[in-house]
Amino acid sequence: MDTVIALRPATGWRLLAETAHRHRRDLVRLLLWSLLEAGPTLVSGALVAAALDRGFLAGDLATGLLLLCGYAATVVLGGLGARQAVLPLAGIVESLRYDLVERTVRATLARGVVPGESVDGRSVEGVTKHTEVLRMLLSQLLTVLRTAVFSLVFVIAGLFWLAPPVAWVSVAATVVVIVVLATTASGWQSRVREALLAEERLSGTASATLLGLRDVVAVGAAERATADLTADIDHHARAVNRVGRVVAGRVAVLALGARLPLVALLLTAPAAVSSGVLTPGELLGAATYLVGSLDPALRAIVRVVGDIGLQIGVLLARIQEYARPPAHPEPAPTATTTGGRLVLRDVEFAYGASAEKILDGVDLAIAAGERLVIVGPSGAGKSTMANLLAGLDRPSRGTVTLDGVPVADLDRTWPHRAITLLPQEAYVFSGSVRENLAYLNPGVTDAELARACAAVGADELVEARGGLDGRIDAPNELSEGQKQLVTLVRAYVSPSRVVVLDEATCHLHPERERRAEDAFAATGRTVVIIAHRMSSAMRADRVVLLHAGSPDVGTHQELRSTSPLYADLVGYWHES
Ligand SMILES: Nc1ncnc2c1ncn2[C@@H]1O[C@H](COP(=O)(O)OP(=O)(O)OP(=O)(O)O)[C@@H](O)[C@H]1O
Repeated sequence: MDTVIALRPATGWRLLAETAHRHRRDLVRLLLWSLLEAGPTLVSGALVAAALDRGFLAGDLATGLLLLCGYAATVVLGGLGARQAVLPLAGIVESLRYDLVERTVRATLARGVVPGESVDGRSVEGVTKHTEVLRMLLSQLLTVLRTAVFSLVFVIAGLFWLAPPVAWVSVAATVVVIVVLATTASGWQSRVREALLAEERLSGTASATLLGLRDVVAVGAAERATADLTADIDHHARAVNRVGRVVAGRVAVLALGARLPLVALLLTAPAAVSSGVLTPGELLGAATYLVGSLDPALRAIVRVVGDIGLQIGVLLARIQEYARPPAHPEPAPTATTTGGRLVLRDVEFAYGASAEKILDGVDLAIAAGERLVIVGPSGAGKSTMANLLAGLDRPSRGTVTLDGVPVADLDRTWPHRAITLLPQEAYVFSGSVRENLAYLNPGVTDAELARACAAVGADELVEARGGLDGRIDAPNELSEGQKQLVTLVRAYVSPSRVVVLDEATCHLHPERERRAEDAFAATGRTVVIIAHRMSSAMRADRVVLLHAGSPDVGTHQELRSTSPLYADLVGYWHES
């Protein structure tokens, strides 16, 4: 994945716009309460000016105090507005978080079933991390921006009413600040993007190093691992420094722009007051607007739009990439068959056009009802073959068919699913025992489930969990072997005529493994087993020994006498 190209903030904002559209009412409520919240800004300078000119300087203390009390009352109302704005704000932000995580999980799952799409756990892990940061930033954006924008508009309106020349200077300074910061935004944005990518790279290297620490120590690769980490730390530090330099420049422009109107007001104050252009009250009122509202509002807008807004854009684009649907979504396959004869004809497979071939010209016919075991050295292509047999990957040349139908065209939905692949990593979800066991055949009866559990050897486990109605609320409390038993029952009661077990019993005791394999074979289905132990091969009708891209096929005894590699594998297994 080319992450740099994938980071397009403009497209990321579309996600936000869609959520905002669905929460139009919350947005309107938020705006109305924000209006009340920013109300004190509109009247602050005018009431201070009136209190001074018509009250304290005119010798009317009561009027002066009354006007100041009026101002205090608007501040209380503003507080009420701020309080009421929290609920619609939380609704929008929480809903966005839910949307983003849901989209990513769905898209990751959708990509996972399309041959040729690459999916890794980083999608969901990444989106969870980014979404949390995004939620925080978005709350800040909406909290600060709405009051800051209203404050800015109200301050300028108040200044035009009280002291038009000061208002014009303020408008000019605001425009200059906004233009300068907007024109430097794209540079700032790419620096933030680089820093984010550098952080991801560093965290990837750090976790890979920590996870493989035993191996690093064992093979004496500490120097190499340290060098890799140091390079990524330096890269990250440089990226963060570049962000810091741009931030410093932007802060300087902001400080100058926000203070310019006040400096102009103070410099011209003696002349303006003595010539009668401004009364003392108007001078103090204008200063109140500038110091109390214009400066903070401009700072807030720049911080929120310039910094938080751009960070949000980058994060949204990043999340959008994770939530990317498959590039070429496949129409759901619909072909069906009830037989079990699998045929590989001249099958070639490589992970990528220029990658080494994993399988090269493989011909193999697996009879319906046969128990076939695939063995071979690590990396020989056993799991690749399992994926091809189950239609999860497609051969780059040749065909894989079930009863003459290409396996990738077979309907994968219940009750038509013809092939079930069980990988080594068993997936058990939170729910009842029954829901877990019946996942591939929701119509299965309790009696059929009980028979399946007894056949596969999962009856003790089900009993220990409180029977079929028992709960599995924390799947990770189950041992790996228990999880495998759950998925074995699931496959056993599925309607599939072909079951591919890709080391799906590796965590079971050898005796339990035998029981499970025998149970599947006794159903008359075609059973393909990627063997974890050579004992599986000894029970098979035929064995496929995969090595160097091509298979040797025969019974256990035949391969033992004809293939030195197979004899070696059996020998090692007996010794271990
Ligand atoms: N998604 C992938 N992208 C690129 N290469 C891959 C991918 N999956 C597997 N490979 C490579 O293809 C080769 C065959 O892998 P495969 O998992 O099929 O072997 P295996 O015989 O099942 O190995 P093991 O017994 O160790 O599980 C290996 O060299 C592996 O690194």
